[in-house]
Amino acid sequence: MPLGPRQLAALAAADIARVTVSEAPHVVVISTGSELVEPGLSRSRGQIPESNGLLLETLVRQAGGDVVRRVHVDDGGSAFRREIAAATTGGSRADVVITSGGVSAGAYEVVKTELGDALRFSRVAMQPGKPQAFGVLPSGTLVFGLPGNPVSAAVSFDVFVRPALLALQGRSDLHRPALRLPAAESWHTPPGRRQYLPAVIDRSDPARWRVRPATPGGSGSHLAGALALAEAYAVVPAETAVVEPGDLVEVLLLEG
Ligand SMILES: Nc1nc2c(c(=O)[nH]1)N[C@H]1C(S)=C(S)[C@@H](COP(=O)(O)OP(=O)(O)OC[C@H]3O[C@@H](n4cnc5c(N)ncnc54)[C@H](O)[C@@H]3O)O[C@H]1N2
Ligand code: MOO
Repeated sequence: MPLGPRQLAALAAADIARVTVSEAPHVVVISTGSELVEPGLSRSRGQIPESNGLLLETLVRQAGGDVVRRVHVDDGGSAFRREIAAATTGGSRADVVITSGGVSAGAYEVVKTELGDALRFSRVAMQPGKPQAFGVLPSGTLVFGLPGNPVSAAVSFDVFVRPALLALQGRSDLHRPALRLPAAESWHTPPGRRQYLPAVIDRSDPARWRVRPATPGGSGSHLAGALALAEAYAVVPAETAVVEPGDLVEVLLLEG
């Protein structure tokens, strides 16, 4: 259990001045993609602001991890290799490396090219977050290769990385708090894949909260704006094709 204000006060009230705590896992976040530019810097055609690094750093911190390095690298391979070497050797060895992008089937897939033999690349029946990579390097470092689309990276973090970071800290409550709420409106879901839809909770009737998509017009995995509005993910089973108003939907509550 994390020690928040109530737990610390209870310890103090019981006259306990010293407690043993688990060490925060050391995490390196590597965003991949030659098209990425730090936010605020000038861009040319085909370049986009780098947002996954900030997303993942903040999510790691919320999950109790310590981000010891956050960097973005191009698709060329040498910078990526250098970062992996630094994260897996010497005193700065990381417990966990999280990469984003470069795991699918495009022309430039630096994670796949460089760590193809060390990681397992899978297609998971979820949307977003289909292409995933995971493996343990000889140093013992866990590597999570998340897809590059911003919503895909955020959802993949929650499904695969967050429970691992919590388990590394000895936590047993590995999952987000979940509710079942009726849908406030209808939406379509991807066939054959479990949907994680950025969602908001409609509290207009305090006795009957309802869930609705955070943004109208579907669940594009590139829609970073939907993430900003979301306070939850609505989770819809792969077998469901359409959610109808009133259907009970599983809702994972997000923080911050
Ligand atoms: N032939 C196939 N192509 C794709 C498939 C497939 O199954 N077969 N799956 C698609 C799906 S689904 C996803 S998700 C993406 C994921 O691919 P990658 O992990 O290789 O991601 P990238 O191509 O590197 O990036 C996708 C998209 O996201 C933007 N991006 C990447 N990193 C960042 C960042 N740090 N900040 C902001 N935006 C980022 C990137 O520019 C691309 O637009 O693959 C599909 N293709
Ligand atoms: O799985 Mo991708 O993450 O649908 O966009």
